[in-house]
Amino acid sequence: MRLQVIDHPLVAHKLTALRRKETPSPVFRQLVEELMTLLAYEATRDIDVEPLEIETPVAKTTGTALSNPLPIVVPILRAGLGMLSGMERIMPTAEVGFLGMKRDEETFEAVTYANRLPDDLSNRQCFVLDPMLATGHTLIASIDYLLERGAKDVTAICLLGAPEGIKALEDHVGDRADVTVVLAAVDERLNEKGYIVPGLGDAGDRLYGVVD
Ligand SMILES: O=P(O)(O)OC[C@H]1O[C@H](OP(=O)(O)OP(=O)(O)O)[C@H](O)[C@@H]1O
Ligand SMILES: O=c1cc[nH]c(=O)[nH]1
Ligand SMILES: [Mg+2]
Repeated sequence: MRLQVIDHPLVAHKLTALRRKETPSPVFRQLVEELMTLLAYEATRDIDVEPLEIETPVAKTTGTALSNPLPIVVPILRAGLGMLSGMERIMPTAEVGFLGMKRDEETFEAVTYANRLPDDLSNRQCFVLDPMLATGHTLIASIDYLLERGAKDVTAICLLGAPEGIKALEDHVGDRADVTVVLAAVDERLNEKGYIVPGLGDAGDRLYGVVD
């Protein structure tokens, strides 16, 4: 597994505003979108491209185009949905599939309640969007799901990670080169409720309000 923590002053600045408990939902959503745009730029460095012959108004030349099949972006509902617009902004032609996953707050196991993805992901590069990597159960389940369906590689883009979750993911994935995790920051630890410390609270609730 490859791990990339984005060291950029704008990322750190926006993340600090995101963490503040007084930041209201509309601002929180805007910051998630902005952060996602910055992370997506780095996370798509190894995207597959191919040469494309084109004509400018002046001459013929060889340009570059995204390869087919196009990448597929997979936001993990709910909180990952807040990251989708930032990704679409820089890669508008990518396809989008959805996984709905809810963490059981007693056992911390990930429960899948929705799936709108192609069964066959052969040769597809997949980008999983989920702001929080806490115990890692959600990301492990979603990455396994995509690789089992033939994904060529999976890049998970997260805002915050806990060392415990990153280790769990590393232990699970091992030295396979087809899984990359891109993060804006690695925090201190998980608390007894499985929340990232200092973290930003429940990302889904802060984006969309509290539901039971
Ligand atoms: O690493 P883990 O311990 O699995 O935790 C991370 C997951 O928890 C949160 O989802 P949540 O279950 O709160 O659902 P929500 O997005 O609908 O709020 C978060 O958005 C991740 O998907
Ligand atoms: O801190 C955390 C941990 C899991 N999910 C969240 O939304 N926040
Ligand atoms: Mg939540």
